[in-house]
Amino acid sequence: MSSCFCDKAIERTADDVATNAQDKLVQSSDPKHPANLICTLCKLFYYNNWVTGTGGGISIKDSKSKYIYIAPSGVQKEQLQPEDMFVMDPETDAYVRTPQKYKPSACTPLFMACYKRRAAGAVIHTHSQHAVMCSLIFGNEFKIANIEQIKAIPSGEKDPVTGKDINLSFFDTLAIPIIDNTAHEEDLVGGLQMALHQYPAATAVIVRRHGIYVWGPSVEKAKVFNEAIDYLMELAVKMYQLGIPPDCGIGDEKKHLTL
Ligand SMILES: CSCCC(=O)C(=O)COP(=O)(O)O
Ligand SMILES: [Zn+2]
Repeated sequence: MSSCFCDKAIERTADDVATNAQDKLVQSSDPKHPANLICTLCKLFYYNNWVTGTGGGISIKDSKSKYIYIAPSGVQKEQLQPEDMFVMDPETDAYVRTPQKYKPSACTPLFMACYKRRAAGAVIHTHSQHAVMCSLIFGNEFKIANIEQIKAIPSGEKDPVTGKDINLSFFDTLAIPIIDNTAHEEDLVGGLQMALHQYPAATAVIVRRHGIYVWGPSVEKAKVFNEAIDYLMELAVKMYQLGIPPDCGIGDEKKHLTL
């Protein structure tokens, strides 16, 4: 009798240790900890109309542990709490933290493709209406040129001396692939992988009638790229409405203006 009581106590303690270890992965007073930052950024994205109605989200790779933080699926992203996060070890593709009441985001295979093929530090997925509009207007590629904001986007080239990324110049053209949507988010992975292969310099892929995936080497850079690209997509739609091709040469806009 007493030994049975004792075994149960040991079992409970082992479970508690495992639960505590999992919970420690999402408990931090540091606002930059991935579990905290996902919550903060999803609120910010919600108020930009990027992740409303449960759509979209963000995943962050912890720069110290290299673990990947993923939000649950089908939840209101602006109401996320750190304890809602899934945590994956990219070495084994196994979850090291799984909140019982949720499934991981359906975007997980797409996030993983960006981590593995692009050494991303964070991946943002939004349902931006600017991305959707561009995907309706343009074919398999979104191009925009000679606009100051493209200087925020990497060119794919590296400085031979410092090894740092070189951004596009004002006189360059930004090209972002557009892939077709699928019935289920996870089925987008084939199209995304093909686009990553065809566009080695791309830091984003637009999904037709759906939204956009944007990644970067750090969460700070992914955030900047997403903001700059969203600005450029919004501008491109306005240019198109006036008859100006977003990739037209400097001075050529007057030839196209339909006003
Ligand atoms: C109405 S959202 C449909 C699913 C989707 O496109 C998306 O981005 C959200 O997926 P999640 O599994 O992270 O909720
Ligand atoms: Zn989506």
